[in-house]
Amino acid sequence: MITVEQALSHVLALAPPVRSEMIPLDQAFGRVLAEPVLSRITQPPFEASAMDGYAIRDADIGSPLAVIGEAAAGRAFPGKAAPMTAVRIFTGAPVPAGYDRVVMQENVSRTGDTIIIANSDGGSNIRPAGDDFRQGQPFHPVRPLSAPDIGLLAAMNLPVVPVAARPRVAILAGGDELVPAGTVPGPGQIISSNDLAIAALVQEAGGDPWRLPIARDTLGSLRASLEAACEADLVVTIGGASVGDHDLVGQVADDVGMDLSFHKIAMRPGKPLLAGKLGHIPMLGLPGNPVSAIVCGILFVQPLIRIMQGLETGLRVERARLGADLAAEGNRQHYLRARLERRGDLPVIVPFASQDSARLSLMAEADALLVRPAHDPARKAGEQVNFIPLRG
Ligand SMILES: Nc1nc2c(c(=O)[nH]1)N[C@H]1C(S)=C(S)[C@@H](COP(=O)(O)OP(=O)(O)OC[C@H]3O[C@@H](n4cnc5c(N)ncnc54)[C@H](O)[C@@H]3O)O[C@H]1N2
Ligand code: MOO
Repeated sequence: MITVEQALSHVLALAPPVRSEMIPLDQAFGRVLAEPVLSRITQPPFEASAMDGYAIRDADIGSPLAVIGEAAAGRAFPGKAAPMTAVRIFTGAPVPAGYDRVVMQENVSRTGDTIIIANSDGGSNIRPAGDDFRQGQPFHPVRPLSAPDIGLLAAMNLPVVPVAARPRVAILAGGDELVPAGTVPGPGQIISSNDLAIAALVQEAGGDPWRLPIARDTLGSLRASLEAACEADLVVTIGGASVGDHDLVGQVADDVGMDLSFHKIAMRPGKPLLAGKLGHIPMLGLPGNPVSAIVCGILFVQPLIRIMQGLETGLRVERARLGADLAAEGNRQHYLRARLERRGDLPVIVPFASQDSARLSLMAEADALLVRPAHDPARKAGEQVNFIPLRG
């Protein structure tokens, strides 16, 4: 069995090059720029007033000044500065050439068309041209575009942007016992939950989930589904990854010519994970136990989807103090479902008493996955450990 770290680097190596597409900016929130974009304009495009007040020359401070005109946002003053004059000006207006500062109107007394400056402290109140960004300035954040990013791209006058295509992810749950949510399960049947949970993880990572009909535990059914799934950018199967007589995913993937990267990891839960390539399409075979499927979704499927968009993996490991004693670990890296309590210098992490990989209710309740390396010795409450946060 390979380690989790080795498995992750194999999985990430399956990523095809980022595919890009042009989309309107109003659809780009949460998408990832596929290449640097260059601002089409300079902002501010001119020296702009930061206040409502009067544009004046520094040399004239202390004297009464004649107000000779007005500059408003979108309406420049057509003339030029002259000694002993001022121009009435508003926030965002171009500052007429020759004036050195804008004095806030609160600091000026005006009688008719004459002003006297009561207080000229407080800076020039002029934003230099290009103070924010310049024409040709590159912008390439490696993150899903945020609201401020969208605003900046709009200000750069880029109404259409190149983004990484959302990876289309085929999700193929298989098992004779499975029926879709919303149906009444017959004897021996259970509701298929993994496909919906994995679809949500795919969405969260920026992918476009495509759930196929549930496959049956026969070579024919699985093969037909797998072949259909190859329309996608990434194929994720769920269940049938282990060694039982009805666990056929490995065999069918082999039959359709998968180039196997690995099958089985020293990891708990998630041991039977398999990965490879179907032609040029990456494929991950997740174990069927609901917690195992979700943990593998977080540790492998989401990072791969992010890499396929040019992002980092998004995996974050943080430190916490143990809230309970723990026995020594076995030969697999263990991801324990746990509750976090925020107190003191570090959060306190308390793993649930049951770590059964079928207990979806505990996975849903978990704030974190406590990460214990294979062969980790027994630990005492208060010792520091690593965890992966599951919220925010
Ligand atoms: N002899 C061995 N048996 C098992 C081993 C092993 O090493 N030797 N590994 C165990 C581990 S660890 C896991 S994890 C499971 C994984 O098995 P499969 O990937 O083959 O999954 P299935 O057998 O198809 O299903 C397991 C379990 O999960 C339920 N399931 C499956 N799909 C769904 C779904 N879409 N939604 C909800 N629940 C699902 C299924 O009904 C089973 O209860 O193997 C162990 N066995
Ligand atoms: O790895 Mo299984 O995923 O232990 O339940």
